[in-house]
Amino acid sequence: MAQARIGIIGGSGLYKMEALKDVEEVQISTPFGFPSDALILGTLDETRVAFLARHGRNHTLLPSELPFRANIHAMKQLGVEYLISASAVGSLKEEAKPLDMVVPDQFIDRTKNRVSTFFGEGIVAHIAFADPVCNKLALVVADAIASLNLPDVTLHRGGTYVCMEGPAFSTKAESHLYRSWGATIIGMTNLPEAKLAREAEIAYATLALVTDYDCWHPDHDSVTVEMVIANLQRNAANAQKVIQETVRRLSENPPVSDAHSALKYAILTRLDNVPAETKEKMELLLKKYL
Ligand SMILES: CSC[C@H]1O[C@H](OP(=O)(O)O)[C@H](O)[C@@H]1O
Ligand SMILES: Nc1ncnc2[nH]cnc12
Repeated sequence: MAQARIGIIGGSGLYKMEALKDVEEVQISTPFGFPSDALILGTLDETRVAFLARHGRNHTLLPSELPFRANIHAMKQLGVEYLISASAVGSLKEEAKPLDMVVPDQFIDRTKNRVSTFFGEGIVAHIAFADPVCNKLALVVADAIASLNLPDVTLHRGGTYVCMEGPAFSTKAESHLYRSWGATIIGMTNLPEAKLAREAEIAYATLALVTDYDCWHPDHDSVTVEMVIANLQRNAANAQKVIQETVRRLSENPPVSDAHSALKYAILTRLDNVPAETKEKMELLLKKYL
């Protein structure tokens, strides 16, 4: 199968990477079902990357319907070691204004309905998740943003992403509650992805594109899909530039990430006690340890 060391998951408004050359579309099947869409392999400058539209290229999947395990497994099958998630988010802080970019370093889980582990069915593992994004990859993303000096875009290094279930946006009471927790941004997708990427020993970081002030701000209208898409269209080109620069930096200088050995001390079950079917399903993730 074709290979790419760097993967990109594009969220709302980012369904395609315009700059990709020599594009190849691959349909991938996984032991956890099919990904959200075909994966698109292509070259950015000299580097092969794999792109996936998180909600499908026609945006047909709700956050709660996303096949998170299949998406991450498909990236792993392609040999992805670094995964960049580009995502639309609401801002929970005055200083993070629409069109700004945030590279968060923490998450709060408010999802209710997601499967966010590959483990179970006879094999138990508990990954370390105190630092839920790869700080080395996040630094490359943030430095790439800073180096571009994008007009009207302020970079926020670090911050907490609240991952809510959706699909309805938050109530005002919820939005104020998350603000009182000190959270920076809110979205519906990145936490399960970050957990599964860690279990798959893939370094993961988020490029969060602020599209709105959610519904807490007295001087701004409450978030609507129209607002999110309008702002994303305004800075989708910037997001693509950031991804391109990140890929350039990563291919010149790929960091060694703790994520790449996340399972080393995480698996509790002795592997000779794991049922054969489970072992087969988990082969790609476990083969280093079998
Ligand atoms: C279109 S607004 C809500 C939608 O946008 C974000 O998607 P993504 O994270 O894939 O960019 C948010 O998480 C919701 O899924
Ligand atoms: N305010 C918001 N809440 C949840 N997800 C979002 N995605 C973009 N804006 C959002």
